[in-house]
Amino acid sequence: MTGVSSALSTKAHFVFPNRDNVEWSEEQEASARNKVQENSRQFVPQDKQDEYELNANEYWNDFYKIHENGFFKDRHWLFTEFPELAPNQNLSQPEASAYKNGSIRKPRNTRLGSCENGLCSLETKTQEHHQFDLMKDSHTIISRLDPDGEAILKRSDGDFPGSSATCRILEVGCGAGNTVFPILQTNNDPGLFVYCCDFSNTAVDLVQTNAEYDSSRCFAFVHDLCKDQSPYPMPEESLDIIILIFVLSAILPEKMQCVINRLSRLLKPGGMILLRDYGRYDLAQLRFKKGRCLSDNFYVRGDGTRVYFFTQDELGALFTTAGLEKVQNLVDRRLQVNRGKQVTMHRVWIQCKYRKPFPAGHKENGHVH
Ligand SMILES: C[S@@+](CC[C@H](N)C(=O)[O-])C[C@H]1O[C@@H](n2cnc3c(N)ncnc32)[C@H](O)[C@@H]1O
Repeated sequence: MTGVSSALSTKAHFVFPNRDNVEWSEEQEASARNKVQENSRQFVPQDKQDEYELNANEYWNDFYKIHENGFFKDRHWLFTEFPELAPNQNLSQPEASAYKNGSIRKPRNTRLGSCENGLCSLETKTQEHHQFDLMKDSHTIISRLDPDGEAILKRSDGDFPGSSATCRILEVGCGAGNTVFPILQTNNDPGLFVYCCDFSNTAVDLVQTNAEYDSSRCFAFVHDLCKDQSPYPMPEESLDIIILIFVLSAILPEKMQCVINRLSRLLKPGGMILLRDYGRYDLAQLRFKKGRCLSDNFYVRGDGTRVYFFTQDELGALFTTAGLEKVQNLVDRRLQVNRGKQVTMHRVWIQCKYRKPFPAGHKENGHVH
């Protein structure tokens, strides 16, 4: 697991300099390019590559059987980088916990969907009415497993898990829930409903059996992003936010465009995809040894899981081809210092926010799009 661990674990003894991008010198860039040329000299044989693709979910199942939810825990950056995930964090900490444990009730007739950035639709409902709708949602859904272990979701239009919510967030490739649970804890919008999926049924089990899993606010399901026919439990144009955190990089590059096209259809006009993923020449890419490369900038780790290293332009092209507009596309180059071992590590991550445009002629707050 060295690939994954070196890529994502950020233990306490790493000291993070401030967030400002670390400039790379030309020499450093050239040295990184040389390392990549060197480790990409020899590709993994095609029959072995086919096997990694065919059994991709099994490799991730094995990963979660070993690590359970011990990996990918550090989410200190989640709400600073993506304030859209909890735009209504306006309660003080003691108030927020009191609200969470039920000792404070929100006033009746609350104006729901308080997302300030306009992502969430506004609707007025009583708290009780809303709770009733959410309870109804969690009971009307019928799900069982098909032979591949994917949930078969029965729904009719207007009746799907979270159908009465005013703000819907989907995390794809959710793993053990290390993004979903912080969102549920931090975002106190009573109109919020969070979906999350992964093609590893071991990961989805970890989410569903977590003590914090609350089926009136959350729906976790098994789903392979690369299977075109695999259903989503919500209709098109129903989501406010879709989150992809270190997941697109795990997918065969040829399949990425279809995945993004399909996800973009699930977004409401004005809804956004938020992505954070590995950037070209990240330390994890430079550390691969010869013989692990599958195709340009795509590698297989020792445990059979795969990883791609993106440029900003590649991600921009994927999103704009799917009809989305850029809100943010930045490269985050960081220097991590392990003082104990006196090692410096250059990390490269890319962060994107792409929005689905409103149809031409659509009026919002008096402005015509
Ligand atoms: C590096 S992990 C990141 C997990 C999680 N997003 C996080 O940051 O904690 C990549 C995740 O993507 C999932 N994944 C990879 N390919 C997938 C696919 N085709 N469909 C659904 N999930 C996939 C894996 O099972 C794994 O949980």
